[in-house]
Amino acid sequence: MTIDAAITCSSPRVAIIGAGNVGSTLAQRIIEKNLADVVLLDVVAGRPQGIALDLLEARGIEHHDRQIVGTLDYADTAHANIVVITAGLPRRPGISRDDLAQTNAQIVMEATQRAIAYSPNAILIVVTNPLDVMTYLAWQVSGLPAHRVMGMAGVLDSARFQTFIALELGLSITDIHAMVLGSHGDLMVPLPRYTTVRGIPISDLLEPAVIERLVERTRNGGAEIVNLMQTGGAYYAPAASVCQMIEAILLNRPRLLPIAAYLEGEYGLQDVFLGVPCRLGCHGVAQILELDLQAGELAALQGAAQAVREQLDRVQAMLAALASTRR
Ligand SMILES: NC(=O)C1=CN([C@@H]2O[C@H](COP(=O)(O)OP(=O)(O)OC[C@H]3O[C@@H](n4cnc5c(N)ncnc54)[C@H](O)[C@@H]3O)[C@@H](O)[C@H]2O)C=CC1
Ligand SMILES: O=C([O-])CC(=O)C(=O)O
Repeated sequence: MTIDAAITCSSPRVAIIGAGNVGSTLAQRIIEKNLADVVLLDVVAGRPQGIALDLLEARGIEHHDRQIVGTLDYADTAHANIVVITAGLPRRPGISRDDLAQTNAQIVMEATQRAIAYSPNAILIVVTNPLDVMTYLAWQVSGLPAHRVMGMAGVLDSARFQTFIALELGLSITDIHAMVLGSHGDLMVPLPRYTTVRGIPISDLLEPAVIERLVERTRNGGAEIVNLMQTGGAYYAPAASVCQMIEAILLNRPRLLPIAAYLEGEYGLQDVFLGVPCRLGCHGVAQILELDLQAGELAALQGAAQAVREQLDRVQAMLAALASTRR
């Protein structure tokens, strides 16, 4: 029996908008794990094409079967199952994530609109900072249902917390599970009560002052790397974090992960994207889990939501002012 070679089999497809450090590292992880074909898009001519060719040539060593294309043209991203937005400025020492809002809002909104126009059935994952505000704006312009739009931050922040705990205890990371909620910034909400070592709460193993030190290091995890690198931020752990979310979606491997998701009354919060524990599977965010938070934890989550909402209002006012001067 012969099969007509003209009949093509299609693989899942991930479009990554922004072929910078996070975008290109994510592309490498996705194809080398054989998860999906990747289209990498950027505005800098030659960059996405060069990275794609370089990654393609590594197939001779890595022996995966995934395709990767670099492009400047959104039409090439069509029919993606997942669109990841990493386009935008990273911060440098002395700059907060919030300082990036004005510039990145315009980049993220345009990139989302153009990518989703070619992939209206995609799940959208936002990475660009300030994360919670950018995810809201991307959701608004995408026109997608909220369960198909999410921001990556909690997976990264939890991974950092786990790393610092493992280092402190001299244990393998395999045994450590952490939960970090809230916004991706100074108001993130690490939850030591839900952080365990093989089911043992860390409060049984570490002094409160040590836990507080590790919580603080987690809160400043991004800035610690920005200050070391000087010219940009972290990208290996961020790319690994997005890849974990992509695996849950594409392999339909439902995971319980902290994700910036759209809240409609959960935790007493409305109309905001914020890091909360979610069931993530092939259709996107299938469920938001409402943990039985203590008063202080809930107040911290609500404070984070308030700050995100205020920043969103400021960015939207700025966008409206810009639009009126252009008229
Ligand atoms: N949510 C999170 O946990 C994390 C968020 N980030 C954020 O992700 C973003 C990207 O970070 P990096 O990759 O390190 O920065 P980078 O500077 O290496 O890459 C950004 C890329 O976006 C491209 N770009 C700019 N405008 C564009 C547009 N209109 N359309 C398409 N591409 C465009 C640039 O040419 C550049 O290649 C930053 O905002 C950073 O703060 C980074 C790490 C973790
Ligand atoms: O700190 C930054 O600017 C990048 C980021 O969000 C992180 O690494 O957590």
